[in-house]
Amino acid sequence: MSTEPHASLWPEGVDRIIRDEVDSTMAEAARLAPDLRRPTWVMAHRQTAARGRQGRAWVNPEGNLSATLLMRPEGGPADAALRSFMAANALFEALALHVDRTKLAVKWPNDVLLSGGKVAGILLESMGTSQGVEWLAIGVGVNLKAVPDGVQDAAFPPTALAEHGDLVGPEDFLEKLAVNFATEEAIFAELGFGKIREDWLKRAARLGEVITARTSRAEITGTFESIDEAGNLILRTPKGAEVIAAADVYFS
Ligand SMILES: O=C(O)CCCC[C@@H]1SC[C@@H]2NC(=O)N[C@@H]21
Repeated sequence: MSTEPHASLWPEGVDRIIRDEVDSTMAEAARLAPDLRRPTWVMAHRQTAARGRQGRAWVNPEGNLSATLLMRPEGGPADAALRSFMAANALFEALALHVDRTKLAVKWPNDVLLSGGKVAGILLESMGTSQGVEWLAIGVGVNLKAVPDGVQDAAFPPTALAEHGDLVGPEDFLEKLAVNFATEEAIFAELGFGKIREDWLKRAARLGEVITARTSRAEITGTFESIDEAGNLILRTPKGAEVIAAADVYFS
């Protein structure tokens, strides 16, 4: 855990915009997109209509981090989607500066767990065609200070960093996250998804154990074997390997 004051480490070539209040940093990033040429983190102290995955609402009390990175990635939608694993790796390492890292884990497809509770979620939205991505928005919500009220996910109840480690302000945390995400981008550019995947798997909750994936059509239980080069979940079942592109995951 770090308490030392540090010089600004903000990554070169990346911008940041901090608002007091917006509806959602995803919506704000989309509105700003036509005017943004460089990767830009859009952070807000308050969101009035924050969104989570699968159309769920997201509640972020003030003091938690609400931010979206707007970028123009090279490559197609499949490469863009891999950024959720890069964001998870970057979040894991930023959190590990403030809490015992053995309590942290990433959960497929894009959550970070702390002592088994959800401490951070990631939401990807993009604009473009099947050929190319015009822009990608990577939204992150991190329970730095407080747990949101009224969240109905009994499997992974929300938890906050401050309950287990340091109390960190959203601006400070964003800086560490931005640095870590820039490092993930450099790794991706130099070594490809293989290294990102390897790092993510080292941090994955329940790797090698039996888990359940609930898709829109079925519930599949099997041994969590890996993720593939496209980021799909691989479960080993008595019928063979199941390759799962989208699901909610539950632990037994
Ligand atoms: O469902 C999830 O786990 C993803 C949650 C993502 C929430 C963040 S908070 C910042 C950004 N703005 C939003 O409206 N949503 C994302």
